[in-house]
Parts: sequence; C-alpha cells; structure tokens
Amino acid sequence: NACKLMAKQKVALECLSYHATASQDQTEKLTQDAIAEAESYNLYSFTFTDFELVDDDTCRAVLRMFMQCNLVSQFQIPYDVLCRWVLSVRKNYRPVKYHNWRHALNVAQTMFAMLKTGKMERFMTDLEILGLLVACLCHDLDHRGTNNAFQTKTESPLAILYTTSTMEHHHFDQCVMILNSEGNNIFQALSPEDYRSVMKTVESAILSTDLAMYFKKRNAFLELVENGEFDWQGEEKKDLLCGMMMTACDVSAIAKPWEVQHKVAKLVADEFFDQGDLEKLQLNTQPVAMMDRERKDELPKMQVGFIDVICLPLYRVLCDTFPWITPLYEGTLENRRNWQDLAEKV
Ligand SMILES: CCCOc1ccc(S(=O)(=O)N2CCN(C)CC2)cc1-c1nc(CC)cc(=O)[nH]1
Ligand SMILES: [Zn+2]
Repeated sequence: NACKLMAKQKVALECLSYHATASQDQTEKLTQDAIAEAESYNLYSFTFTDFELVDDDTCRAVLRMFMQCNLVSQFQIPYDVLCRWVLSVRKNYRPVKYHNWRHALNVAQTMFAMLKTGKMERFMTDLEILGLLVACLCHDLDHRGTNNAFQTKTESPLAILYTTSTMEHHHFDQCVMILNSEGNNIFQALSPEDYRSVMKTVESAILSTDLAMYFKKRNAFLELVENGEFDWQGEEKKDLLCGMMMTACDVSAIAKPWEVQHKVAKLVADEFFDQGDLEKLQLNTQPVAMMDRERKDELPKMQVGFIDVICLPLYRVLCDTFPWITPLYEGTLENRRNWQDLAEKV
C-alpha cells in the first residue's frame, strides 16, 4: 500500500544518501594484498577472536576463508569483485557497540570452523557453503543497535515494511542491494538455477537468525535428531539444519574463552543499555531488565538464563549428531560456571 511504498522509499533514500559500496582505490589495494594462510588468523579454531586484527586484516581473513573453501575458483568469482563485495559489506555495518562488522566476521568464522573442523561440510553442497558464508557476513547488515520490538514500538519505517522478523528482512534487503550494486555481484557467474538456489539459502539463513524463528523451528529439528536423521538431504531438512547452524554461529561468543566472552558480553550489554536509554527518553517507558542499566547487577544471572534457555540446548542437540563441534558445547558449559560464580557473588 501507499504507506509501505513511502516507508520503502524512506529506507532507500537513507541508503542512497551516502555511497553504499566500496571505493575503487580501496578495492584495488585489497586486490593487491598478500593474504596470510588460514592458521595465522586461527580460522580453524573455535577459540578464534578478532580482537588483535586490524580492520584490513578482517577483510583478508574473509578472503582466506572463501579461498580455503575453494569458492573463488569453483564459482568463478572474479577476485576484484570478491574484494569489492567484502569491503562493501563491511561498509554497510554501522559502528554500533555489538551488532557491527566484527560480530559478522566472528559469526562467519564460527561457520567456517563448524564446516571444516566440525566436519559439517560433508552434509553441504558447495553452493550451500557459499550461501552460508555469505549469509553469516550479511546477517546483521545495517543494524542500528536496536531490536525488532524497538522498531515496532517506535513505528520505524522498517516495522511498517516488515511486521515480522523486521530487522532480519532488512538485513537480507541490504545483502541484495550490495549484490545488485555495480561490480559487487559475487554470484555473477552462476547459472540462473544456481543463482536462485543460493539466494534462497542466503534469505532463509538470514531470516533464521531471528531468535523467534529459532524457538519456532527448534522442536522440528529436535524431532529429526531423535528419529535418527543422518543424511540431512532434502530442502526442508536442510533448511532446518542451516537455520540451527546460523543460530549456533550467531550466539557463539558464549562459547569463547572467558576473557573473550566477558568482553563481548560487555559490548552486548552496552548496546542493550543504549536501547534502554532510548526507550526511557524517547518512549517514556520502562525497558526490560536486560536493557535497563539500573539493573546491570542482574547481568550474570541473565547470562546463565541465556545459556540454559538458548545456547546449551542448541549446542547439545547439534553435538549429538555432529560430535566434532563439541568445543562449542564445552566452552558454553565452562562460561555457565563463570557466570554462575558471578551471579552468586552479587
Ligand atoms: C550481556 C547482556 C545481557 O544479555 C542477555 C540477557 C538476556 C538474554 S535472554 O536469553 O534472557 N533473552 C534473549 C531473548 N530475548 C527476547 C529476551 C531475553 C540474552 C542475553 C544475551 N543475548 C545475546 C544475543 C544478542 C548475547 C549475550 O551474550 N547475551
Ligand atoms: Zn547476529
């Protein structure tokens, strides 16, 4: 309707107001760069952290992951197009405290480690691997540091455009916008059939990062595992598995060594508290506990809840079928002990 059209134009105008894709000289520089081997970035490890990487390293690490998965040659991605695309994706993340480019990189690296070290690549076609890595890197594009509920409460243009999974639809939109920008289409050499297929994988994977979708689909996935599902072929089963893998990657900071988890949790909390401040000021409403900085002493208890309700059940069921990703389960269990100790101290 007219209202949606106006909202779409408003969002599109915002995006046109600045140049959405990478500059030519940045692209040329990255195209010339030597790319260190995967081990030097610790890419195969579930304890990877981006803290010591400078910004240009993060782009080189992404190029290394694509090359290790043989995607550049397999799908004839022109190298300069891949470089421009990575830089454009990075440019379309905002400098918010948590849902920024570094989060996207960490999610993509966990996916890379699950596929390689976790041996899950054997259940995926090369096209699905391409789609999953692209989805991880794009899954929070243009995040404003506020959640779906906030879009709805403030009647933001995005909430008018998408009433469910508001931010996740916008993230996918941004992903498509970048692919459709001059010199950024890493899928340009794909057949029409492969293009349609990989875009479906990307869309489904990005939409599955809405935790509301995870709760909706987790039982169906559990049933498949309990019935001893083993080949995961077929669109519906594959969709379910990819969706669970996306959530597993999205929350994987919870499984990192304690000094990493502790620092990341502070970034998450700071972003949540900023939204809480906005709600108090802009909406004159009381934010939920996790967004209320007056209740920050409840944070350890909330992290234990997050681990028990969302993270452990997911990693447990994934490890049942894919035992090589057990480090994610064990890392989360260790952090539960650490958060529980802090919760008892207060
Ligand atoms: C660290 C600051 C507090 O962080 C949290 C507090 C509560 C819960 S919750 O599981 O109870 N739950 C989630 C679903 N909401 C709808 C209701 C509240 C989760 C987090 C949390 N989320 C993420 C993902 C962004 C990462 C992270 O480390 N912690
Ligand atoms: Zn995310």
